[in-house]
Amino acid sequence: MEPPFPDALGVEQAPAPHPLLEPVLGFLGVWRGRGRGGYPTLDGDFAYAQEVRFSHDGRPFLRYEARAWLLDGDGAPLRPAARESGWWRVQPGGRVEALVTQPTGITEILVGQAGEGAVDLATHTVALTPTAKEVTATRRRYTLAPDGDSDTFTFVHELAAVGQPLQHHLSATLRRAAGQSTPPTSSWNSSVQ
Ligand code: HEM
Repeated sequence: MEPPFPDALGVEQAPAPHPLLEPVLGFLGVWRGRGRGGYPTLDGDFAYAQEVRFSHDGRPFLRYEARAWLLDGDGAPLRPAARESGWWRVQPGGRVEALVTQPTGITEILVGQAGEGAVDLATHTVALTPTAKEVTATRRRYTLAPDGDSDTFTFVHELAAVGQPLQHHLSATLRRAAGQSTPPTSSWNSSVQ
């Protein structure tokens, strides 16, 4: 049975977005792209692809879901990587309170600001399961492309973990997916930019 109050992936879909969502409306939808990452504790850098989805149900928060997979040197999928899901609670003035959970045993609460085509979030609290890697802080910046290109955003992620200070872990460029999302398959892995 379809839920009676479905999520909307765009401003043109019902329900109408809550007015408080105005500073984050540009991020609604399904996004796909590629990025690169690394960390001093890792052997080398890695390439990855990612799908990110932001939706809403008419209330003043976004539902957020992201899944990534590693790519080999030819851009072919290697194995599943990070997944996370959560909520961006948008407050008056574009303040954002985010809750993000990962299957690696890490849950973050981040706070920050949305406005002028960007969202900048930094850790407020991290909760770890008993076997999770030690993560003390992250910073995440989502920036819609300037010059009116509403179909591209860049993402930069800094990480303080396993005894290392806050520093670059990931950066990516994602583009708005045409139409509704489908589960990632090798057919579009090879064509994602
Ligand atoms: C697109 C998203 C991400 C990708 C593709 C990614 C990729 C990776 C890779 C490839 C590794 C090396 C270990 C392994 O092969 O699994 C790693 C390690 C790690 N990542 Fe990420 N990651 C992502 C997001 C995150 C996020 C959001 C966090 C924390 C909030 C995080 C925290 C860590 C930590 C703590 C390690 C372990 C470092 C170590 O033990 O030396 N990652 N990541």
